[in-house]
Amino acid sequence: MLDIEIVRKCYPDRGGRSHIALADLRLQVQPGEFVCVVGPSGCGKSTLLNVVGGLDHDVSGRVTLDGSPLQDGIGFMFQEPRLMPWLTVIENVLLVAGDDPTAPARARDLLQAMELGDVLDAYPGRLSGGMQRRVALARAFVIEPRVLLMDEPFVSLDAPTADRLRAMLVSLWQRCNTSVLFVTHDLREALALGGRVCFMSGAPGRVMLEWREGLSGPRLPNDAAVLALQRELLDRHPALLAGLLDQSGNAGQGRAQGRNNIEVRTDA
Ligand SMILES: Nc1ncnc2c1ncn2[C@@H]1O[C@H](COP(=O)(O)OP(=O)(O)OP(=O)(O)O)[C@@H](O)[C@H]1O
Repeated sequence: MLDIEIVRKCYPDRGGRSHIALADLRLQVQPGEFVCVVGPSGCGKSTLLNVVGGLDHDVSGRVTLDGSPLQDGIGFMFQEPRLMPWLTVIENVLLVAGDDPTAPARARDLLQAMELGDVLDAYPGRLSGGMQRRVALARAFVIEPRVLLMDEPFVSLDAPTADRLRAMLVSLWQRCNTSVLFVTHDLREALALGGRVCFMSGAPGRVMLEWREGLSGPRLPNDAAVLALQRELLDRHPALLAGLLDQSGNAGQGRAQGRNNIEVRTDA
């Protein structure tokens, strides 16, 4: 089990005083569980992933996997695909695999599954945005991660491309039994993908609500069951709705972006 206990994570701010980004944050993720994290802009979601992934050690707290410090076996996918322009598609995927002799065959299989078999030797500059994200997805899975950290990986893609990538992610996740921590601003995406959705408070960020009554399996965000689930969540936690929408917002308006920037889409 992935066990995250962050007592405090501070950043120095410009005036020399420290800004408390995270405080008293506790979160556990079971093996193979898909957990989504939703929260206002600036509440510390990226900071949380950086701490969990070991990119930021300047923190009071601990992150363990099955009781030992989490050190390797961590896959990442960020908002930007972060591909090296001077490396080919397959070289980009293999970049994270070290000298594992089984990685090249796995990279090829993953890229075939991502429908990128024809562009293994192409450079990222030749690829569309959606193709670049598929390369990033293959790179995240090539090490067969025990923990996969995803920071709004499908943001700013058109809806069909994002849906296709979500379906590919779900299929890889089901094959690998990886524990996923997936940050998103989009409530419907969170409910569609996550077996559990954790809502973070404003700064300093902590988990203030866990919604465990997810669907029987992942769906696409436009699925009617997701819309019904969102309605149920907002009916049962009206205070959450008040936080999600701005003062003039209305859950019936189709698409609302609250003052804290969580996106609640209620259109079909
Ligand atoms: N390197 C840094 N130095 C100083 N402050 C930082 C640094 N990184 C983040 N912060 C601050 O910490 C807080 C949390 O930032 P973080 O990026 O983790 O939030 P977030 O929830 O991911 O935001 P968003 O949803 O807008 O991406 C913010 O107030 C941010 O300004």
